[in-house]
Amino acid sequence: MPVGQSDTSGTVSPERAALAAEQGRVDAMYTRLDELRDRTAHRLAAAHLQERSGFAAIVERESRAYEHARERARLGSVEEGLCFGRIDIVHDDGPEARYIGRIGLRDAEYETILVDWRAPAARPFYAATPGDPQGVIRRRHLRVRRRRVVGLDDEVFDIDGLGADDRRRLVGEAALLSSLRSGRTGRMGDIVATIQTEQDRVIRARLDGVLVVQGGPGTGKTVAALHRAAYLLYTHRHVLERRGVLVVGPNPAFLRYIGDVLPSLGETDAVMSTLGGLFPGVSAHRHDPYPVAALKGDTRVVDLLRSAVADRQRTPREAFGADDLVVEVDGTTLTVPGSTCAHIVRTARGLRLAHNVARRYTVTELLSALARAEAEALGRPFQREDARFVRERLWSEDPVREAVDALWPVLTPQALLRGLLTDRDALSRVGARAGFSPDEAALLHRPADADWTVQDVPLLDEAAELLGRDEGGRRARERRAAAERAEEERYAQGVLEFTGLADEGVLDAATLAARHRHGGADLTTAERAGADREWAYGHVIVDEAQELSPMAWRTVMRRVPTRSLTVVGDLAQTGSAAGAVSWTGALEPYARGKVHVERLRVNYRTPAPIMEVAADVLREAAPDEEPPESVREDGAPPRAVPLPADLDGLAALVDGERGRIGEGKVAVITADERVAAVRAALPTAARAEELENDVVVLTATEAKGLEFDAVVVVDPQALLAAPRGANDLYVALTRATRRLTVAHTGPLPAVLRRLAG
Ligand SMILES: Nc1ncnc2c1ncn2[C@@H]1O[C@H](COP(=O)(O)OP(=O)(O)OP(=O)(O)O)[C@@H](O)[C@H]1O
Repeated sequence: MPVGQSDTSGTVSPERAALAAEQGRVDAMYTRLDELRDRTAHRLAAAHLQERSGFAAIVERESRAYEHARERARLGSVEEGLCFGRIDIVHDDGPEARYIGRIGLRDAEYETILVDWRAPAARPFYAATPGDPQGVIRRRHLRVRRRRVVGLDDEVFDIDGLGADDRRRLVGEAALLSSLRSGRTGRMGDIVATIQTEQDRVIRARLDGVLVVQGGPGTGKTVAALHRAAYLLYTHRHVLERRGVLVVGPNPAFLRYIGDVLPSLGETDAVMSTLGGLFPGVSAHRHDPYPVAALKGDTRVVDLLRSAVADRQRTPREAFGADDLVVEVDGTTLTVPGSTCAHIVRTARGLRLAHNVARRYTVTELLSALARAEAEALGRPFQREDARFVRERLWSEDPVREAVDALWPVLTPQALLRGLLTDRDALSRVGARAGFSPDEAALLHRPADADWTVQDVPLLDEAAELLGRDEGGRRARERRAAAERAEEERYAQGVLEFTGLADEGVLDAATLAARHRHGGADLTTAERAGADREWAYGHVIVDEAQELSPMAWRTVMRRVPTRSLTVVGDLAQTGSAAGAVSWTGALEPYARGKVHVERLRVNYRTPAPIMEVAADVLREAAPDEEPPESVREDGAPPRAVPLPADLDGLAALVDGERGRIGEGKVAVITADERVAAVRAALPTAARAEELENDVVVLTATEAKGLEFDAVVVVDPQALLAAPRGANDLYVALTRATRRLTVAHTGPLPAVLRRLAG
């Protein structure tokens, strides 16, 4: 019944009475929100207007403005769904109605009128169950649209605990199901109002250690991981704001798909990256073919890279094919015996320093040897006290530099890897030393103009570790800069304490000092972290983590020395060549005894009839994994449709699906080698980059993590033919929230026989 109407008996219905009562409470919350917004806007304007000079005054103005701008953004992000829940709890001194929302609010008398969903006081809203009600007698979901309370959902744990009035006003339509039925938009939304108990356990798990969330498709792993990020940033803000949280996702389309969730929860401090984006200065999207990816993902490439670095540390014989090092300087020929050079290279290697760091030693020793050679050639005694001056003079000579560079060059990770992968001889020489067969070494060869691949990124990162940086002048500069920074931070801390902002924990001294250093520019933790390969994050979340190779894990782990991670994935969906087959196998080496696996078992996405089809495929893809249980029974029965090889009729089929789902989105998913043909048959369909489009064509890899109202899987046979093809088909089938069609050009694969007839 619409709000505001009476039933035929003329009395107000219990539902309407309950709605009206809740509307009063919600109105009060919005009124308070508006007051706070006005106050913050005024304070921000006032802070900007302050004319100040001097470091302390500018820092104070900056910190105030920063605090207000942040608060304004936070208050601005909570308009829709400010309050979404209520729990009634019995205390000795009577019942309490506790309202749960996106942020906490207090009224002018400082009484709590809304509890932040992440606060401990909100926990029973998510954790109470009939078996363990945690003092809750009723949980109520409020559906609020544009500040109007339009629906209520009640779950009662103790009917006797409710007063007679409340008992009459009970209403109930599952909040969860109604949220699941809404059409997809191409962007993931938050689920604060309907977090389920098993997800809540994941979200509020401890910060330390490696939490693995294993769960089938649609069990809310991604969405729970993002809510966990928001929870951790709220609960451990002082640690995480400074170090940042990194979220690693499988591809840019996926990152865009999930990109609204954290901002909608008022959090903007997380860094989002694909694996291909983790190495600053490189942005890799392309994947290597399966066998190449398998090789590059194997930790044997660490030896290959070590050996590639050693290959660039040469004797004159290796570098020039000559016995000795011979250099012409000002008409004089300087000769350093090959044995001396070999000794220098051997000793430099023995230092066990990174290549570019050890170069300092090599250069000094070679220059000393050349200085001695020069004295000898000119028939002069070698004066030790002049050595430094002579070395500097020789170092300014081009032939000397060229010769020394040929023996022990400065190397960037890019130069090392490009040099190796584009040189067949180097690959076979270096490969043999690292235990690669000639075929394996040859497989790694690629043209000079090829772009970096996603699989190259862990290799670049590894190379960066092996090469290190020439610290010489930089170290002195850095020491000076660090001393200046410490001084600025001490000053900023003083200002924070003086202004009382230190206790509020809104801004730390390092951030404040850094902002001042950068002329007050808005350099956030996320921006600083994203640009620094050696940044140590406070927490890292890895989604679709089953795809990461052992080499990729090394790259991720370097970014989180504290090993505080949330690892989210499904071993049954592993499609990549060197992806995980066991979580403990992949992670225990990095966090012995600290890996904890939680399982999510309920599928919120795929209706049961579609999941039954997928479960047949799962038995083939990963016989040890249990299919998740679908909460949704609704949706049209899945079907199989034969198509001719030229895909004639596909466009009409997709059009039909589009018509049937109304507002939602359609995905057409196929194998890598069929994607061009499918795109040709559907010229107006979009690609993975444009998920907001009504119809998108994707490969199974691109579809990972995404969901659509209707899915058309084209050519299941081609999907199955790929290595780990059953896993890919499982991924494709489980993307649908309402409708599934399998369009097959050959015979329907046996594993899909349930769809026949
Ligand atoms: N508690 C919940 N309330 C409302 N919607 C939910 C809830 N949990 C999950 N969902 C919805 O279910 C869908 C699937 O969630 P999500 O993408 O996080 O699953 P996943 O486990 O990461 O799946 P996959 O393994 O296929 O990537 C999303 O639309 C998500 O919003």
